[in-house]
Order: sequence, then C-alpha cells, then structure tokens
Amino acid sequence: MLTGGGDMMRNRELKAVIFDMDGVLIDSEPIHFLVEQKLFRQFGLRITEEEQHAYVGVPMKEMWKLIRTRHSLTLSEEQLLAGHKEQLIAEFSTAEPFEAMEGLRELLSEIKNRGLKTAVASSSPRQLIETVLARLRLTPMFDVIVSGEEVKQGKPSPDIFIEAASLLQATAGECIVIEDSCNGVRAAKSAGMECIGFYNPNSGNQDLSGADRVIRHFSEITGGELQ
Ligand SMILES: O=P(O)(O)OC[C@H]1O[C@@H](O)[C@H](O)[C@@H](O)[C@@H]1O
Repeated sequence: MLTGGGDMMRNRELKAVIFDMDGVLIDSEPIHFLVEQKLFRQFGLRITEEEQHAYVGVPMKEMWKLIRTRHSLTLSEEQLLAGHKEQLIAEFSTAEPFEAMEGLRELLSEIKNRGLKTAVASSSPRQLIETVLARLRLTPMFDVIVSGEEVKQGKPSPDIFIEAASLLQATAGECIVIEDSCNGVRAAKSAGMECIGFYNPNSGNQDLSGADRVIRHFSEITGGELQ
C-alpha cells in the first residue's frame, strides 16, 4: 500500500490531509442515527429515512433549525441541542466495539512519515470529537481540530475546511479532504479542495459524485496522491 506513483499525481505540493470524522475515522453514523431516532420519537416527529440521511454531515444546530421549521416544532433550539449533545456524549463514551476505521492507522503513519499535516474537520461538537479521538487513542495524530460549533455555516458550506486550512497554514490547493457524506463533499469542493469520497454503506444513502474520486478502503490511497 501507498507505494508507487498513483493515478492522481499532483502538480502542486501537498501539505495537509483533512479528515471528516463520522463515517471516516470511525463508523459512527449508525450511532448518530439511533440517537436522532430516539429524539424524533420523543418529540413525536415523523421523519423519513430519506430526510434523516439528507442531514448527514450537517451540524446538529442547523439540523434542528431545519426540523423546527419543516415540522413546526415548538421546543427551543437550545432545549433540542442540549438534550441531543448530552445523549451523543453518553452513547459515544460507552459504545462497544469502538474501533478506528480499517486501514486508518496505517494511512496516518504514512502521512506523518511524509511530513504532512493532518486535521479533523467534523460537524460534530468539539467535545464529541475529543471523546472519539481519545477513545481511539488518536489525539496525537492530528495537528488541528475544527468542529461544527466553531464555524458560522456548517457543511455543505465550505467554512469548516477553509478554517482548517487556515489553522494548518495551507492553501486550499495544498489540502486533500476525505469525506463520506454528500454535504461534506460539497463543502470540500466549494472550498476549492481536492476531495476523496469515502464510500461507507453505514452512512446512509450518500451521493459522492461530486468528489474527485471515490474509495471504499484507505488502502486505495496511493503514494502518488500524497505527494
Ligand atoms: O462532519 P462529520 O464528522 O461527518 O459529522 C457529521 C454529524 O455531525 C453531527 O453533529 C450531526 O448531529 C450528525 O447528524 C452528523 O451526521
């Protein structure tokens, strides 16, 4: 793995790889789906699978804003957010098994050996990102973390990737993003970045056709792509 040229030789120098978290670092969209479904039941909301899958990659604040309008929900955004975050932290702190995506550790070592920088740019709250990285013992592997709470507009807007690149002191053209959701791919491409779509069947029905290419396993990332 990761030797040889690869199909996508870059004509600019690569400085950083930016990872989405849910569905990429860890197969966690099923945990999000279950927590959301519990909340939908609690609030008497009828939300189809199609609607729920369209929220993948969108920060919870923006998801609840849309749901409040679409389903005439009267609870305040603050009440909805506080309950949601609390349940997510509880679930993610205890979920078992809790494993990094297959091939991720090898890819991160290769990226580090090449002297590249790394970031996590996830729509999840910062506390959740830190919980996940700590449980996976991957915290030291990332130079920068940007959460959905720290940008004005969440995915599919490009803000989170622009902020990550700025913290990494890299230009958009010097970054590659790895994303499993349609909203995430749209955000990366709007930021002017190369984007590898990561097909994860557990992340719902996601259109990754906007990505530069789609992989199913990290071992498909070639040495040429990391130059
Ligand atoms: O940007 P990421 O890491 O894919 O995070 C996505 C998740 O972020 C959460 O905040 C949302 O509640 C989830 O519904 C969403 O799927």
